Amino acid sequence: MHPSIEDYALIGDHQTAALVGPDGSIDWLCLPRFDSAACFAKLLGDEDNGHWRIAPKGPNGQNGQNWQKGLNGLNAPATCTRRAYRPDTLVLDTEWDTEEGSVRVTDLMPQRDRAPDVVRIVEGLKGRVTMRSTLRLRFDYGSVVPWVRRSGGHRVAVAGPDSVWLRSEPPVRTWGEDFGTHSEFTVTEGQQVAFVLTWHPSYEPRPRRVDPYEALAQSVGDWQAWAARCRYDGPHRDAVVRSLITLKALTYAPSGGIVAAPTTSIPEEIGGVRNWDYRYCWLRDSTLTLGALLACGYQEEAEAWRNWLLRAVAGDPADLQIMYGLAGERRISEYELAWLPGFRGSAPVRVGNAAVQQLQLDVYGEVIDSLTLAQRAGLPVEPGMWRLHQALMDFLHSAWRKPDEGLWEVRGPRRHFVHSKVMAWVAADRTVRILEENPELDGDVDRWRAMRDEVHREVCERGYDPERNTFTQSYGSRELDAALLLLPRLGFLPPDDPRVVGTVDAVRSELARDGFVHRYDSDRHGSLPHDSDAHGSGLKKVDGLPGGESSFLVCSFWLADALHLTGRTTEALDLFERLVALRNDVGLLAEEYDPVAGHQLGNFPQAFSHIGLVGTALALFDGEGEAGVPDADEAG
Ligand SMILES: OC[C@H]1O[C@H](O[C@H]2O[C@H](CO)[C@@H](O)[C@H](O)[C@H]2O)[C@H](O)[C@@H](O)[C@@H]1O
Repeated sequence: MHPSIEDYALIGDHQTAALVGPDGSIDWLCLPRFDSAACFAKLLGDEDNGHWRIAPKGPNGQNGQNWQKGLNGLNAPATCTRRAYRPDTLVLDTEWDTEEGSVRVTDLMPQRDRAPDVVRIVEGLKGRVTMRSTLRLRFDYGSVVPWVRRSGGHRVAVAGPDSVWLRSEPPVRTWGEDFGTHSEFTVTEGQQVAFVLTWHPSYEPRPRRVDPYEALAQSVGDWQAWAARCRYDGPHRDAVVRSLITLKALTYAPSGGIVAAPTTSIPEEIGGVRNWDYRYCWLRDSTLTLGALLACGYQEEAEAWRNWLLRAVAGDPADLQIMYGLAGERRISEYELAWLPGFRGSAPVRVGNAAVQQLQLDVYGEVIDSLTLAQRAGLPVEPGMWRLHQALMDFLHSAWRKPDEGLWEVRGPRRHFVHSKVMAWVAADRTVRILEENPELDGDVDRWRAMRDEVHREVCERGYDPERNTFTQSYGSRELDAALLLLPRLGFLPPDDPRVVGTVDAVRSELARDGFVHRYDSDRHGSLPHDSDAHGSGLKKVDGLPGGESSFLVCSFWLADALHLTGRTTEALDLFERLVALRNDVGLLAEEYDPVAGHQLGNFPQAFSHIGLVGTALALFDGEGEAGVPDADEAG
């Protein structure tokens, strides 16, 4: 049976996260941080790359469940009977009905004191069920088998810098076999057995023990209190809250940075090479997250992220990176893990991301837009913020005419991407507005007005195809780009401008099928404009990569927004409903969706997709539109 990425549920502790399968197996976990090496990497390989399964032993399954042979040769039910998060939490309940009875496994990662813990509480619901726990720790992305020993009734696994303790309450007998740690026990109705797995540096003393039952109560209480703060009260509130919880879970609490997703190398195409590491903080994804959090009343998180940003980008704006490590680290070199076959054989598995070195001019507009948004939302002004704003603008003033890699981070040749230029316009436009609203600020408003007008003029002349009445992906090209759907929302032109309506229609007809939007045409060998950097490179494809990809979920949300803004609200509502229905059984979205195969693809869960869901819900039902967007009649 091949897993689909949407088979998984997420648990996390605001510093890292794990993916739990419907068979009760944790198949992905990086410790101690999102970007650390995984100790469970079955997701990108097999059981021998590390996992931890707790499930009924079987083979007495019912309800038509399949029973699978694991590495240990034992049969166990392939999937649970049902599973769900406890309402408004990240605490997962997975339940099985078997011929012996019913049982629940509750999974969570408690808010961290010092060390990360995974808590798994087994509870008998009916009858007497025999359970099996199989733990295979494989440090360094599934490659290192640790030494495991007993210590005072616990199991301790050590390899190099990593050490993991496993204990249970009440203690259950464990034994070692096949380079794994196993236990078997029975639970009757109301009986509980809790396992706690704790990581710590092998050279440090063993950390304080957590009480699994207290941790459960605390976790449920904390998440529910957090969710109750959401000020959105419209249709699909549950979906919006689930997306916000997911965004919160992707936030690295010690610094306030937000990862794009907790996984690496979940393919954009099964069997393909478009496999990237998303366990870093993209300025683009994060600035959009900030907007979603602010709009829903989460000022604290927005402020933490804004402060992360100020620290990360401090220094020369010419050195601004498009992404950083969790704490603002700058070096994210990309390499491949040859020993992992990849998700359903999709190799290579990559760690790090070479896009870190790209020039993506849109990020300046996104950062400046979000700083403006934060200021308007009343976030405290930090010293140096305006200086940073000015420095970013000075750099952009000298750089906006350059070709770049654009928001899709294409690995093909640089181009004059229209979206990047529009975001340069956003940067200038927001700067002019701030100076107009705050005359006490130091700045040459005429300079930024002139830049704003020049960019606008150039985009309308060189990025617009009058024959087809559409803006194009890059100057002089005939390709389209889903990012153009943002035009009405950014205020570049009024939403009822015929060029905007024409662009929305052209993107819908060329890049979307049934509302599922592709970022661009990854199959097409597009024409190269004369002033791209590509001449002589031999590359003709826009993204320079073999294979293709599926529809990109955030772009479908952008289509819904654009339809709404251009007066087609009924169609927007219909599309939004269909997108909400794509979420998996626990409300999560990956980066992409393949409407033909009917499954999700790409890293999971992805912040971008959940930001899209929140943004569109607010635009459609909250009456406030997208925060930070100027009124259409103000756009210049
Ligand atoms: O497909 C090409 C690129 O895909 C990744 O980038 C995408 O994810 C980023 C994080 O969510 C997002 O900011 C970007 O807009 C997306 O295109 C990958 O990180 C790149 O390395 C890759 O070239």
